[in-house]
Amino acid sequence: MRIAGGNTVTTKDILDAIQSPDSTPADFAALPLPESYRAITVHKDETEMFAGLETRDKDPRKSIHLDDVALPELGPGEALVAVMASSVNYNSVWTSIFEPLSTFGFLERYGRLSELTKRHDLPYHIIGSDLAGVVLRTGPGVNAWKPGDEVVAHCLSVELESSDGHNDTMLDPEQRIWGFETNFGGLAEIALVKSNQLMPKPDHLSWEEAAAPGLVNSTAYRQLVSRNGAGMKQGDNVLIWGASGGLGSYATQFALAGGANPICVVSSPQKADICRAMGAEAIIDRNAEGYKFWKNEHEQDPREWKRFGKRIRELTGGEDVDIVFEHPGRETFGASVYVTRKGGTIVTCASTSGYNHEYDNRYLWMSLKRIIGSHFANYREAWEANRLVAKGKIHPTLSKVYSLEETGQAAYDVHRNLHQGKVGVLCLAPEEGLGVRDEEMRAKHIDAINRFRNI
Ligand SMILES: C/C=C/C(=O)SCCNC(=O)CCNC(=O)[C@H](O)C(C)(C)COP(=O)(O)OP(=O)(O)OC[C@H]1O[C@@H](n2cnc3c(N)ncnc32)[C@H](O)[C@@H]1OP(=O)(O)O
Ligand SMILES: NC(=O)C1=CN([C@@H]2O[C@H](COP(=O)(O)OP(=O)(O)OC[C@H]3O[C@@H](n4cnc5c(N)ncnc54)[C@H](OP(=O)(O)O)[C@@H]3O)[C@@H](O)[C@H]2O)C=CC1
Repeated sequence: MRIAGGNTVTTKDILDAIQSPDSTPADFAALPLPESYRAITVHKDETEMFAGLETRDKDPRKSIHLDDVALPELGPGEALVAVMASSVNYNSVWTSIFEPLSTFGFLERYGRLSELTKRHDLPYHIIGSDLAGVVLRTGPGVNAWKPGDEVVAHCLSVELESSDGHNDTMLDPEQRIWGFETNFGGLAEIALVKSNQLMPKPDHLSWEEAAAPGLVNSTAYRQLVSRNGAGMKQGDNVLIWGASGGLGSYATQFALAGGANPICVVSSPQKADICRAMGAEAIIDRNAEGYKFWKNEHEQDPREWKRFGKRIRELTGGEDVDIVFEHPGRETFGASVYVTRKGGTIVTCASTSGYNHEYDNRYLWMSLKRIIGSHFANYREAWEANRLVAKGKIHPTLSKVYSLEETGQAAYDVHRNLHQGKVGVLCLAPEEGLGVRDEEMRAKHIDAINRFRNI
């Protein structure tokens, strides 16, 4: 595509429009779009590249590519968004190591749904499930958003043609995670989303700060706060695994903001310090205290569950936990079920260390405990979680920011647990710190916003 004067349109022209304080919605609407853009991809012909390797040896730096890709056609109810910044989520790590399965199977299945969804079934997968940026175009039927709107996007993609999803959109049979089970994700200069993924960008945050909470903040909100999850209340003791990680850094904030008592599990003194800085008092360094819940690959050690439970009682003044915020999975699940109080809840959204969990069911049924499965969040839950960020009640936990070219390294850091909180990626934004519209509010919260930076 060419602009007046015969120059080829590039994403640089889009960036100039975003950075000009004079740009109007009409300017954005009139801005020609480029035919291609830069995006982080994995390739279908490389899905076997790590065959035979242990999970930890599968290196995202080898499978993640930065490619020029064609701009997708815009369909009804959709928006094309100029992505200023994105963030790395663990689902992109899973995609990049092709575990537990290749995400190309998801794209093929989605491609079979309709003429329009065929676009998603490509030999490359543009990954990424977070973004902060500016709406460039909206498709037919979109009235709530317009070109020029500064937005973040949550990652729930639904069709809602079945009645099943109309009480809770997470229950739609065609529910997918954008940028994981769909193509055209957020680790790119331009992304394609459904307009019902859009939410207002918090004014007091930079692009990369605004892009950090999305997926994990919404997930932690449903898992811990929402009635669809554990329905946490004031005074609850909440055991939070990985309390300074992606999900955990938001779960800890929700527990503190909601008047609950987080018991934060981490694996280093540095991470313990971050939890203390957030306001938590009860902290367990699982590494220093050397818990070994599994004697060997097949057998757990209930004495270790008990030692862990005693430590929790020491920290709570003798109480057991009302809620366990679970995601490590196989390695911790037996302990999580054991330490939950009578009538308490284990709420799980993942299985990072293995999805075949084992626990002693006597401790579940005899003590009337409940295990709840939780996955991402519906639009309303994501909106409520984003609103708390916009109001300065919950803060981004961004520790480090990489360029789009360095996304492989960013994913490697998360895969090898070398990071804290969230890792950001600059897409169109040429540098950090841009996009702040409310300096006064930012100044009020600046210490909290920077709490995870450069540690
Ligand atoms: C927001 C961020 C989130 C995260 O980070 S989450 C972490 C990353 N995500 C993951 O690790 C999950 C990755 N996904 C998977 O591993 C798989 O995705 C699932 C195990 C979740 C599902 O497996 P599958 O094989 O895709 O689906 P099936 O539902 O087992 O369907 C296969 C066939 O089995 C049929 N089937 C399903 N349930 C039943 C039943 N109860 N009785 C009989 N058949 C059943 C289906 O219909 C279908 O059939 P047909 O192949 O012909 O279409
Ligand atoms: N279903 C859903 O909607 C969602 C699922 N997820 C999934 O949740 C998982 C975690 O995601 P996220 O929080 O972003 O990842 P992070 O890697 O940012 O944080 C996870 C933390 O968990 C802790 N951890 C990891 N392995 C173990 C283990 N074996 N035992 C105890 N603690 C462990 C680590 O903290 P430390 O070392 O300090 O203990 C780590 O920092 C991933 O599998 C992801 O795919 C994520 C978001 C949404």
